[in-house]
Amino acid sequence: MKIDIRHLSKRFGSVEVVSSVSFAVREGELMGILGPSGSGKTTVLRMLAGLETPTTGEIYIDGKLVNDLPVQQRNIGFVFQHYALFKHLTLFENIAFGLKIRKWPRKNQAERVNELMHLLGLSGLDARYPGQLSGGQRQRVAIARALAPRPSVLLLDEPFGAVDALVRQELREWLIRLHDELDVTSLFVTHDQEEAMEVSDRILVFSKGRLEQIGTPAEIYEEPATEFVARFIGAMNIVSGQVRGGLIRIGALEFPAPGFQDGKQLQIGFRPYYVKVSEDPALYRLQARLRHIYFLGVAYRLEIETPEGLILRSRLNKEDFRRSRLEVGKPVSYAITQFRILPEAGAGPLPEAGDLFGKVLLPP
Ligand SMILES: Nc1ncnc2c1ncn2[C@@H]1O[C@H](COP(=O)(O)OP(=O)(O)OP(=O)(O)O)[C@@H](O)[C@H]1O
Repeated sequence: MKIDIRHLSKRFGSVEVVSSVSFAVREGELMGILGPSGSGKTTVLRMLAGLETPTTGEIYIDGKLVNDLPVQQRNIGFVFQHYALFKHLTLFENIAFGLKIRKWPRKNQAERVNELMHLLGLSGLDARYPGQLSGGQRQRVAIARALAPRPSVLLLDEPFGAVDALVRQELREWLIRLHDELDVTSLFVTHDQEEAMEVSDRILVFSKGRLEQIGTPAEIYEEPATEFVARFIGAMNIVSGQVRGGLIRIGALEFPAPGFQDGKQLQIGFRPYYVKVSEDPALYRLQARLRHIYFLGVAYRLEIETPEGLILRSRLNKEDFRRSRLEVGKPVSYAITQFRILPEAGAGPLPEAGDLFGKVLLPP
């Protein structure tokens, strides 16, 4: 089922925690909802489920306005981080719970539960009680229970928040596999950007009750629409300067900013892997000093200090690092190969972002 959210707002007393949010979820899509704590993610999900009444706005599920439809009639399954299983019921009974309430014939109940147990790798555990299951298994039972009555939409609110990193990774993979198999339209709340990137077809990024950006993980990462998104998703160097004659100059750094008026203060963002660093002071035009080398496991992060007083981060893969002779405290040369001019904070995504904020290649 597809979902259409139009100008959805929610006020608690005088505080607006969701502000005129509009977005659409495609049929069968796995949509991540990402944002810091308190940004309104859960409230959006609760309004969708019918657990909270919107102050303004409309919610359409498959073209039908559901604002006034009670929870039970929305055919939505949900899994919450602390949505505990029924302790006194076995795994089988837990998954069958919603089917029993809906008075499915016993035979159909058993078939559906067995199907889900198989799908979620729980076969053979049907007689276990929640206390006899691992954290990861419990979360899988919660997902199976939500899916049992064949909901048209699945909502997951930080479903893996309470398990350790290894189990969390395993559950992400289960979720992706399950979603591929069942194709149920799903919304998945997390505050973990890596998790959102890995799991989602597209991501909604929230900040302070506002929708900052909607896009695929690659779009959000490569083309952040706002300064907030740029800072929130992955590591980003951000510098600020004033436009003079279509150019922003910060000491020896120059960023073309065509089309902007003189005097305009702009923020420039560039990812660490667009900062090339060499121990050869003559290789690149710009000079700096290497302050730190951090080993990240899969790569190295370098921190350089420029004569302008900027601290910039660079990312280097292991092979390139091993081939280099980079040493902390020594002078280096560097180049910024790509950057983006970031829309101002609070301005929201700019409609002309595609034209003006395209990638610009700087000569080394
Ligand atoms: N029933 C309520 N009454 C008053 N304020 C509420 C209520 N529910 C949520 N809020 C407030 O609304 C804001 C948004 O909360 P929400 O739970 O939607 O954020 P979130 O992004 O899901 O955060 P988290 O990641 O911490 O769960 C918070 O400031 C919260 O305190």
